[in-house]
Amino acid sequence: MTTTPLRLGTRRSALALAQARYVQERLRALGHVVELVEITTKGDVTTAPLDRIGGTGVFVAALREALLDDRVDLAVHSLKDLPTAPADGLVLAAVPEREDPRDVLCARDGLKLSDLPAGARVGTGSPRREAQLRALGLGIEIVGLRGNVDTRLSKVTDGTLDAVVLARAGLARLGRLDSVTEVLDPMQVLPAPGQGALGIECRTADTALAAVLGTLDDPAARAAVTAERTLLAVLEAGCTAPVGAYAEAAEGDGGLELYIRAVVAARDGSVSIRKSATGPLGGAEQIGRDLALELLADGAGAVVDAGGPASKEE
Ligand SMILES: NCc1[nH]cc(CCC(=O)O)c1CC(=O)O
Repeated sequence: MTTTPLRLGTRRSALALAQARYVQERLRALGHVVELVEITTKGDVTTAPLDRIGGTGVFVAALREALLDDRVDLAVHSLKDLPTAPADGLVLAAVPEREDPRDVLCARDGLKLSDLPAGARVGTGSPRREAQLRALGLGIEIVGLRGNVDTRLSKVTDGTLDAVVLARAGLARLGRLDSVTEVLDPMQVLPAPGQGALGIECRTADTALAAVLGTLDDPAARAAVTAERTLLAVLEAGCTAPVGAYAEAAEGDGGLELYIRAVVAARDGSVSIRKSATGPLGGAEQIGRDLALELLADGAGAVVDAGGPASKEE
């Protein structure tokens, strides 16, 4: 139980606020007083393509500054937007239970991916989604897209686009699952590493708070995202092409096991390399690292990405 209110830093988008309120409620249930502190980030005030303004890191940097300046005590991030490099002075204190990490199609007239006519306009700003959609060879047109979830969905309802691809988790948190026309099979489209999971950060020196936040940690979600993020970190050093990864905990012969699938794909869809692995839940880092090295051994490093080094942006 804490006496002074905990200051929870959040972006002010509807999705960020929903995620912050979820963590606020979880902490309140444990008897803590939590107030939300809204932080504006560069990514919230511009609609320029992310790779021109410094990548998804812009969403995170302002929250981290607020933590390090002691303006907030904890920050809630979408884990897929959190850079893989550890931040000095900060600790990832909790990864709470994860939402379904898969991508979804939100199309006009209830259409599924296989119903889309040739030339259909499908919106996404994510090179990972673009690469995997192109690799399917559907003859659809990929149209760049940014902005918050509502803005993206409105492009379908106003007829500008035939469909958009989004994270199911974001729609679930916003109560917008009714817009989903198909949950994309990870056999076709693997989500971003960390997608659907939240990361709660605090100052490393705040050991008492880190221990409180640690009670929100979900070991299966933590292991899954650790494997996915380790894989991404190794690939970031070895290749520039977009990366998808999805690890799931499942009961195996020797207890809980992690099953991870990953893809490295050229943005134009000309090449995609997929691999999977299983291993013990406790060996998440090694599983991720080994799978990344296997992908590199299979030529992932040579997959050319037209988008350049910032291409892993979601
Ligand atoms: N790229 C922005 C972003 N960051 C996290 C989510 C969704 C929620 C999540 O994955 O946890 C989204 C929107 C989207 O990709 O549809």
